[in-house]
Amino acid sequence: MQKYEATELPSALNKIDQLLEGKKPAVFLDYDGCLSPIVQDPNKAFLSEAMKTTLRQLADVCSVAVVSGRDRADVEKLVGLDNLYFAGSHGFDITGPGGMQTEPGDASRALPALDKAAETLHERLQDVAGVVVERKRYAIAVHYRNVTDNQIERVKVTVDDVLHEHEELKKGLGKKIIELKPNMDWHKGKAVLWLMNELDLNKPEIMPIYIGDDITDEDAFASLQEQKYGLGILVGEHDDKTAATYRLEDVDEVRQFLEKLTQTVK
Ligand SMILES: O=P(O)(O)OC[C@H]1O[C@H](O[C@H]2O[C@H](CO)[C@@H](O)[C@H](O)[C@H]2O)[C@H](O)[C@@H](O)[C@@H]1O
Repeated sequence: MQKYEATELPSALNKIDQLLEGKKPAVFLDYDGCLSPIVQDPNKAFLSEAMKTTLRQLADVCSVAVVSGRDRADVEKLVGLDNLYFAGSHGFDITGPGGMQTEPGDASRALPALDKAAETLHERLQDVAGVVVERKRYAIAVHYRNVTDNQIERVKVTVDDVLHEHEELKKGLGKKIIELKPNMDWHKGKAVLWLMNELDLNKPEIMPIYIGDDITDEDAFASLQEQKYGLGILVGEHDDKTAATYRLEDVDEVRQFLEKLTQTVK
């Protein structure tokens, strides 16, 4: 697995023809930090009208999926388009046009542990100002973006304690969040490969493109790198090296890239 410093990656913005190699794209997109800018309040991460229009037009010419850490129903509502596929809870919960609805990671066994852990976290963190415990169907995000510095360690220790009480769950990290997820061998990368197989996109004439900004998107970049074709594009940067091979600066560059991609495919 090749890993790179984000700042050393070339920009994908003006290289679309070269990157596509004459193939048709299949586009997989993260939500927060990719389609919508990172904001203080996770409930206010709205999609701009411009991005929505761009996504609608792209989905008219190729397969488009949003692969998010958010609850699937939540991200589906935020995007508000019915011609896209949605993989929520980091890929455990998938829907799509034509009534597709499936949970390929088999995470339902973790539901009792998730229910109990969410209840415990609410109890133990209720007096920490600014903390948000966000329950998704197959994950819990504990947000500490708005917690004062001297309370962050307490949040982290509490999450670790709760994790130790549930061997069915494992830890995940993101931008100012700690997540509790089903302790199973399933992630965004596996969801992307599952969708490609299901949508019959494993073909030489298809170029899968995954765009994301966070640590959890690394599983998808790595999956594309391992299967030796496809393109990983990192938006901005995170705290680690990346398995993506190109970069875009921010949400606005993502929109420009997707717009250009639509024009190229038309
Ligand atoms: O995989 P994603 O679609 O990128 O989802 C990752 C997490 O995104 C959300 O949290 C992040 O965005 C918030 C709004 O900008 C921000 O306040 C927070 O600090 C970020 O971590 C979402 O709330 C989580 O459930 C997702 O796991």
